Amino acid sequence: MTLKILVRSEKKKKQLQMEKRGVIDTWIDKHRSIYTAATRHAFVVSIRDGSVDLSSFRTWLGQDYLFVRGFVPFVASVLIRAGKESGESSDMEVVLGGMASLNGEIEWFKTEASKWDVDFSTVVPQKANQEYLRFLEALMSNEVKYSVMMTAFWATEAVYQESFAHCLEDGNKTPVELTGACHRWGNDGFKQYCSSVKSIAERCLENASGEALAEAEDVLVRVLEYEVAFWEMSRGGD
Ligand SMILES: Cc1ncc(CN)c(N)n1
Repeated sequence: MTLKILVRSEKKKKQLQMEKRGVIDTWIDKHRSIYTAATRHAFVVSIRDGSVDLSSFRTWLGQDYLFVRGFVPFVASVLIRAGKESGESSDMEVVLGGMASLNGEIEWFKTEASKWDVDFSTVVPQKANQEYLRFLEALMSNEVKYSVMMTAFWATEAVYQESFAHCLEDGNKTPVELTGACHRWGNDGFKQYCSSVKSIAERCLENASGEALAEAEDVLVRVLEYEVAFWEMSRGGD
């Protein structure tokens, strides 16, 4: 192949990749500052640079355990909608995979609790946690469009994936006792799962009305705001 043809085919490849960018990436660009606030929060950065305050980690652990228990019904409702509305059996399989991993997640939290001496039976959900779960509960309504629900679901999972993957990237000083948490959400399998959820959301949004698009964008921003508030709890905010 001549150099000219090679350059042209590389250009074409790049063009195709750019064309594949969906509306979610456009929204992330538009709302970059809140996206960065959610995925590079000081708590996460402190895990990565090793300066994390372990009482903050304990607070996060207790609050996230309660969150995950509340998140299960939300994922279950996404699963029901995937079965009813998607018309694509793979949607259901992707969500079912996420649901199944939540089982392991709850067990992981329990093991961590005994490691960190956290008694979940005494942990009280803080305001940010309650508000986030109330928001997700509202999204379980049949009135909420499948595309909107799927966008929220993706954003919730993606924030954890991006945050914890950051703690494992080159140059990290993540304390070895916290790498389990980072691998849980920062591993390649979870990244792949998030990418599958994103593709589902993108496919739904391609055919969505203007109204649904506006709702999905709003829900995406709100999830990011709730995630920031959630991280803030670890620093003692309520
Ligand atoms: C607050 C929060 N957001 C997302 C995740 C990932 N399921 C989580 N465990 N907690």
